[in-house]
Amino acid sequence: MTTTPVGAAARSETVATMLDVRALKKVYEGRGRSVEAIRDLTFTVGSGELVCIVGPSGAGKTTLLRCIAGLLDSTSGEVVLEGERVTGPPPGMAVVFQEYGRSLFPWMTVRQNVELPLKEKKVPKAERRRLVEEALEAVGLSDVHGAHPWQLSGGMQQRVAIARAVAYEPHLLLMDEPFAAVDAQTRADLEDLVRSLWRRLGVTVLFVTHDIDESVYLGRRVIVLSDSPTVVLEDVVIDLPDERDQLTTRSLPRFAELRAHVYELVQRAKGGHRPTS
Ligand SMILES: Nc1ncnc2c1ncn2[C@@H]1O[C@H](COP(=O)(O)OP(=O)(O)OP(=O)(O)O)[C@@H](O)[C@H]1O
Repeated sequence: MTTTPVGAAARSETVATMLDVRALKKVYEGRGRSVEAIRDLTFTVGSGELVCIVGPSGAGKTTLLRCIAGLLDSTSGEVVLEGERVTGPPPGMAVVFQEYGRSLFPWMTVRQNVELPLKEKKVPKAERRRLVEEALEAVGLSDVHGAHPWQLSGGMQQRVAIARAVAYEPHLLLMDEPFAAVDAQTRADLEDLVRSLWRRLGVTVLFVTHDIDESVYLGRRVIVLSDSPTVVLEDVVIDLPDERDQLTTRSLPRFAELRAHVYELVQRAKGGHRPTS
């Protein structure tokens, strides 16, 4: 068993930075009332990393992802993706939301749903065909390409949403609690799907979840957010082997240590604690 202490992440200088969030602050203003959702968030995600974000409900996770996705303006600070400041939805990014039911078009087939962003990106037809086929195969849905989303289970619909994101060949894949609405068994399968796609495609993934076990199982790092107004409470290195499976990994003593550590941090965050440094 490893004796590495559970602790804050040391930044690796050898990995190129994909995403740089600098002193991000977001205050919602409206009707004589202002809500400081995010106070000061600074972190980076290296190219090819899989980083999870956890924090108490209302910690500003969705607000953060919306700022990163260029869907929401920050109050101050900045988001830099591959060296370019984000001022609107950037071309190299795809997002998978929790509400797969609302993110897929019910009148389109699975294939048409996956193909749509590629058409908008003006990818030539033959290339589109190849990308759609590869993506559907990667998520195990080649045989249902002609079906409509409403003919599929929730887990299958979320696979379609993942295929659509993957076909787009994003450099950064943002996932906002993507498995919150599926059953536990499907969730485990989808977690393994994300890990296998990440390892195979080398895409950078930023994954927001409520689920502490899920964050430790998936991530190489887990960034724990404080209660709102939000700061980074701790950036935890998940030093588990890259080969992971639901049974073996989750029974490792190190997994239990890391889970306990992240759990304790989230509990502290709920109590309104701020980082000590
Ligand atoms: N459009 C908005 N206008 C005003 N306040 C908002 C708006 N959206 C979010 N907030 C507030 O900002 C804070 C952070 O919300 P956000 O949805 O980003 O948190 P979250 O961590 O994603 O929550 P959850 O885990 O419950 O989904 C909350 O206090 C919320 O009430």
